[in-house]
Amino acid sequence: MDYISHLDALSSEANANILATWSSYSNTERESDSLVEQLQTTLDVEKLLSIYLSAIAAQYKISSVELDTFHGKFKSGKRNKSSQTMTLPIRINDRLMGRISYFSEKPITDILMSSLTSHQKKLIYPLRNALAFWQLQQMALKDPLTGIGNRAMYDDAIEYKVQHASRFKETFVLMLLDLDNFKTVNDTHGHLMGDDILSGFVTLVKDCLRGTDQMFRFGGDEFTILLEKEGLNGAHIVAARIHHAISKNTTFNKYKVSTSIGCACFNENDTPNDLFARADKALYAAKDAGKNCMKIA
Ligand SMILES: Nc1nc2c(ncn2[C@@H]2O[C@H](COP(=O)(O)OP(=O)(O)OP(=O)(O)O)[C@@H](O)[C@H]2O)c(=O)[nH]1
Repeated sequence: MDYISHLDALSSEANANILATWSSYSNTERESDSLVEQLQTTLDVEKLLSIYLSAIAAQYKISSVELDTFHGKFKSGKRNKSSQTMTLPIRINDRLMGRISYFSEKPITDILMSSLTSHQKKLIYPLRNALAFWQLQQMALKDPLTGIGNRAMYDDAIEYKVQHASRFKETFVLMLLDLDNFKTVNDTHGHLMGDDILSGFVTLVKDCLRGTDQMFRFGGDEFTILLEKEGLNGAHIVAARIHHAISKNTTFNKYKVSTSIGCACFNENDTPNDLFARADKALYAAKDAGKNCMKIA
């Protein structure tokens, strides 16, 4: 055999080996590798769950998965009334990260449980990274004292709200709230008492809002509220509710703290700054009018 023929023979032997290896690489393994690759494409917890659910839904008749962690709950899919539930823990190095509940249209058997336990292993590390990222995002966007969104979250929310309202010809109201006489609490009773007043104020105001409204701490003792799909009538009702709740609250009465409110209703073509400037002007007017009242601009 000459040198070239020898090389040809070696090459066809190598190709045959590759083909043999490839065909022994089963469909299941290919799917499994593809799931791992897909799970590495996002740090969004809900997207991860959705990718994971797509991979297991058809094979195991799973209609929904719900993740319960110490930091929050997330879910993907819709569970049917007839679904059977199975919950598996998620552990990394024996540390419990949370639990995933699977809602299945099939009876829960030992075989199903062991298949899902094995699939779930692929989710663990991408999920750990996504949860860490989610926690960082929460820290960056939430006010640690009161637990509501901070100024950065307000900036994002108002930008979205203005675009949404312009596109769908909707209306909404921006309310600015500033505590009255709050400095005296800090100066006389200390910052810890001041902190309690701030947290208590948020709890009290949130009880006066709908679940679809949003409240943010803008800074210091100043707060913003976005009243969903509301006009100025709605703003009057909400402001009256807040003032009434404060007037009935023993702590706020004891420390003589109330709130001034400035409101502005979104007009077509308003930018976030236009709307804020009007609400701010109204807030100044409320302070000038003797505090503890609401003004509109
Ligand atoms: N305890 C506490 N105080 C804060 C915090 N952030 C800002 N403050 C205080 O909030 C006060 C805000 O000042 P002002 O708005 O002028 O006080 P005010 O007495 O409510 O004034 P008026 O609005 O005119 O009634 C200052 O004393 C700040 O030190 C906080 O996180 N905790």
